[in-house]
Amino acid sequence: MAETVLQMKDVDIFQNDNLILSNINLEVKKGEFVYVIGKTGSGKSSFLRTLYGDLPLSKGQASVVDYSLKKLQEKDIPYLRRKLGIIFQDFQLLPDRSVEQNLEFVLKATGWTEPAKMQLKIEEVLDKVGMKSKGFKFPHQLSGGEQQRVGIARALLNDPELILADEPTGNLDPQTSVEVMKVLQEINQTGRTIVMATHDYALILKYPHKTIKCDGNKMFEVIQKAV
Ligand SMILES: Nc1ncnc2c1ncn2[C@@H]1O[C@H](COP(=O)(O)OP(=O)(O)OP(=O)(O)O)[C@@H](O)[C@H]1O
Repeated sequence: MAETVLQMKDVDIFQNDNLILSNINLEVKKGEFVYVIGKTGSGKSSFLRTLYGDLPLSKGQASVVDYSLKKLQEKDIPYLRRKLGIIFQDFQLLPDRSVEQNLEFVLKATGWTEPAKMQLKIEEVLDKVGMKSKGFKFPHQLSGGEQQRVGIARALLNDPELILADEPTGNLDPQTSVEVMKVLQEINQTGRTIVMATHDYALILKYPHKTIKCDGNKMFEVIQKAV
């Protein structure tokens, strides 16, 4: 039986004192690709932020890659994040350094020390996203789609058990979105688990996967209609 990567039982998510999502019960198994959909403000980002320890869990039980979010302490957060790959809508690359230096920065910050091993890892992840020849470029020299490929490469650096993507195609045109989505599909096909918040219904129809909707403070699975 596939192992569980994420589990929530009776979880409530708050922003300050406001209840954003209540009574969440869900399980994601290794290798799944799961969409989280819902209107602006419905709680998608709050949900993902809870998973990477950016919003504290105040009610319910949740485990993410073997960490209990209820018991999570400040000192545990960097270790939790090493097991996660996080991809943002706005890429969040450091503008003052090249692609390779962006990746090296993350490796060093997560405990890597040997230059040869770092170089190999950087080449490996850039190759996975089709950016091997562009490691010397600076973020402003790349298109949005290329920047997001680097964002995905960065998320892969520490062989994450779970990839969390918050609107990864939100700043991209439809064609580039499909190209970035293809990269995420390939990564999923190699066995990695991905939870992706999105507004992009065209992508969901093109690449159908389990879909969980945030609506009216609830999260529930929706069955996609065949096209
Ligand atoms: N830092 C914050 N402090 C207080 N309330 C917040 C904060 N961030 C978000 N909220 C509120 O929490 C609710 C959920 O926001 P969230 O960003 O999770 O939604 P979302 O579904 O990701 O929206 P979008 O699609 O626009 O990114 C919204 O009502 C928002 O106003």
